[in-house]
Amino acid sequence: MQNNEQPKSIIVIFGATGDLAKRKLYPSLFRLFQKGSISEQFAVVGIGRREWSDETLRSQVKESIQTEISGDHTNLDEFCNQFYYKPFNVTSQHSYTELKEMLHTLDKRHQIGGNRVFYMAMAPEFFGTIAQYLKSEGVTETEGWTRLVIEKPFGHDLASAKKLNDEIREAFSEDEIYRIDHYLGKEMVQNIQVIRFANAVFEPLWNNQHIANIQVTSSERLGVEDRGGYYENSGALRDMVQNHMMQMVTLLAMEPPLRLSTEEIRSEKIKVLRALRPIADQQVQESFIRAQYGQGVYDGETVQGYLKEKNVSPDSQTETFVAGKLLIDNYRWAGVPFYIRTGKRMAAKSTKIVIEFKPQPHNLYHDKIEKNGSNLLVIHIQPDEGMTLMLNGKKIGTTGDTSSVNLNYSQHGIDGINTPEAYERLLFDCMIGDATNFAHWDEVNLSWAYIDAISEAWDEDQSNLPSYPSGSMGPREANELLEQDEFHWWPIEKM
Ligand SMILES: NC(=O)C1=CN([C@@H]2O[C@H](COP(=O)(O)OP(=O)(O)OC[C@H]3O[C@@H](n4cnc5c(N)ncnc54)[C@H](OP(=O)(O)O)[C@@H]3O)[C@@H](O)[C@H]2O)C=CC1
Ligand SMILES: O=C1O[C@H](COP(=O)(O)O)[C@@H](O)[C@H](O)[C@H]1O
Repeated sequence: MQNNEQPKSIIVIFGATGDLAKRKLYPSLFRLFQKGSISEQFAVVGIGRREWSDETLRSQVKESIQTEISGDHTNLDEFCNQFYYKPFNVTSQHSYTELKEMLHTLDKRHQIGGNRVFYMAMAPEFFGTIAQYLKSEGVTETEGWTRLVIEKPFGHDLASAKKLNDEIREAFSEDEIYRIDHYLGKEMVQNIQVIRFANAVFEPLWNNQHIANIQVTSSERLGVEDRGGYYENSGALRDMVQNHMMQMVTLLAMEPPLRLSTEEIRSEKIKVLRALRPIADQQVQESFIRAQYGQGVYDGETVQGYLKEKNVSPDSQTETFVAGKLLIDNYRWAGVPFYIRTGKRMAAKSTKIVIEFKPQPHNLYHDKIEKNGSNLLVIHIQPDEGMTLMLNGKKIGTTGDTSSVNLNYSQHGIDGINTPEAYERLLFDCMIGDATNFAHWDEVNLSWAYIDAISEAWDEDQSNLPSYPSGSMGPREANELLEQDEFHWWPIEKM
């Protein structure tokens, strides 16, 4: 399907009464509807155990849109009237027969042509069961296409991810499965490929001859909030590194694909993951740092440490911060460290990528250049979107000194409009059958294999986690990780 066609589909949301549906899915669907990106021939069927009616769901959807989207709410009632609710426990097999009938009726009423998206916005332990009943009870038998959207986390480790994958593959083929990584829906994450492959100035420099190191930081100000139960089992390594951070690294490191097709792009990303240097047990401590936030001060207010959070064990060893050094053993990247860093309760909410270029072999201005005068390309993923190229120029005046010159591009400044939300873009991609910005099983598999080596080494290590004050950029050990290579983290909160 071309991007200018309006896809039509029934979207079945398992977990329609939950937080994700309310905060992300309903507002995203409404934006697509308002822009005319999706056809008016659509229906949403919400599923949860709560005894809601169609009317209750509709009023909840309306409320969530009024809360999440400011401005124009034209056609909101018309949109909400295409929502239906079916209460049932997803483990109850017979309910799927009723669901099948319901979808059949709605399909006819809205003339949808049998297309169906099944969106799993629920805890992952249900994904396999739902997929199997959808198949065994014939809900997937339609004259149109069927697609399964799976939320994270996709497993807890490689073994559980494989088990889950086997279960869903019994009911859906790989090309019907859309594994969400919402970072792949972010405007500037998608821009990485364009920056690299559509600019003559960057690609020739994009290798170990010219790049000293790459730093990817995704920091949050928020703590664990009310997700302590989930987070205790996950930690920052599984929550952020296994998926979002690894995806950004693969996009930065991949070879140019033969063409911009889903298969070619995924194939190049997979090669990066295959080239990651495995970390032996004893090297984990040298290459990966974990830590937990302690008490700290934000804007004059004291916030509590992780151990005092709701649903967190008082002697928890769960990491809320990870910094790591990844090496990619291929011709392009041999010797170039990719440093990653992510954590909760840090100084700023910011996702940035810094590409630090090597100094010239002989710099005529070496004694005039400002301290830290390295050439940097900064890709601002969020909250600001854009890029900055940091160069050196002549300081105005007669001294002949140099000063740092920043060439800035801000997406918001140029377009004057908000870029689409990640979920909005990903829902649309799924409806047009474009799986490029979803994770293929091979990516998930390789990424877990890499992460498992780290988590296993950590499980065996009985020493106490370092702590970092809330509101800081992490523990001292994360700085030492770079200092041992004679680098330092660029201060992203000021860029
Ligand atoms: N919230 C977020 O920001 C994000 C969430 N995710 C992922 O999305 C998924 C959903 O998260 P979230 O919305 O926060 O979770 P919530 O706990 O808010 O919602 C869970 C949903 O599952 C339903 N549910 C639970 N058990 C059953 C059952 N046996 N039968 C039918 N329905 C059931 C609940 O409905 P009811 O109570 O009515 O039964 C509810 O709608 C998870 O996989 C999470 O990891 C991923 C990224 C961000
Ligand atoms: O997937 C997740 O991402 C969010 C951070 O997402 P962002 O788009 O706000 O950067 C993180 O808070 C959450 O713990 C994790 O599950």
